[in-house]
Amino acid sequence: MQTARNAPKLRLLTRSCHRCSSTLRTAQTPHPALTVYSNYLSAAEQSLLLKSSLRLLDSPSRTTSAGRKRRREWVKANPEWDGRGFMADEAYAWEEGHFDGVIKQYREMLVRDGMWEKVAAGDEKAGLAEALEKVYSLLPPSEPPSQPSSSSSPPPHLIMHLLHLSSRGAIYPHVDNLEAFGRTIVGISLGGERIMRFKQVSEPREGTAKDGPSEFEVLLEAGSAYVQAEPLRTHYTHEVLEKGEWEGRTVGGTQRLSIMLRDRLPTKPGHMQV
Ligand SMILES: O=C(O)CCC(=O)C(=O)O
Ligand SMILES: [Fe+2]
Repeated sequence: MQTARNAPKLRLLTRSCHRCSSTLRTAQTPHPALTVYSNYLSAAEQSLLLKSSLRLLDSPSRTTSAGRKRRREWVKANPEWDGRGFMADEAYAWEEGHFDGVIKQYREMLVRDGMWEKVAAGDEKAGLAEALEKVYSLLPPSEPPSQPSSSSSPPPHLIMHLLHLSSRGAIYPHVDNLEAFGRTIVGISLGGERIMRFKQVSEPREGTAKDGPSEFEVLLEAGSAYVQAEPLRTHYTHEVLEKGEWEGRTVGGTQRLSIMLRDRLPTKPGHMQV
């Protein structure tokens, strides 16, 4: 078995992005169908996206009054909290497990048209729109090209989810719903680092295979972005470990928030599915 842990230290390559002016650092990944961009987002972009994502997840329509009370009480009991980043695990009402047992200790939501604009303060709107545009540009554009209905909303051909894992949260091996989503999966990592593991579970059709190991791991650092394409999307499971070992150190066990983007299948509209 070849894993990223056994591979030589990740080498950082430099590559320029077609839609953004900045230069991206691409970490050499163990599989040609997985691209990982280290430091895809600046510290300011990460903090704005994290703050806005938490506001969406904490909005009254997503939370119960008991949950909001719990948060208020935690803030009162922790006056040293600077209002940035995550609160402690106990301040949130976590879902214990997904209906299909694929995920534990999490909060998630589908981000719909117009939602980002509602949570951004006036002076944050332009920065948020710019950071989100950078995120959307990681997926191939729609065919034919379409205009997003507002500056920050996901373009109509993309489905966007937020996924917040508690310190004990984890995602077990799964293949994303093949009937609900297209063939490219993008993940933006905010907050705590985690390890993602891929394992091959079926054989790609002849001619579509890309050489690569049948099992490997990658480190998902804060501010990084990954793009998984075929054959990983269909023929490999992926999982996000609660804790793991990476180059001799323990990684995980802290809260992480991912912004997930998938392309819509042209025939069937997507639905909420992890
Ligand atoms: O959080 C991630 O990066 C992966 C999430 C995932 O696998 C899913 O939502 O299906
Ligand atoms: Fe997934």
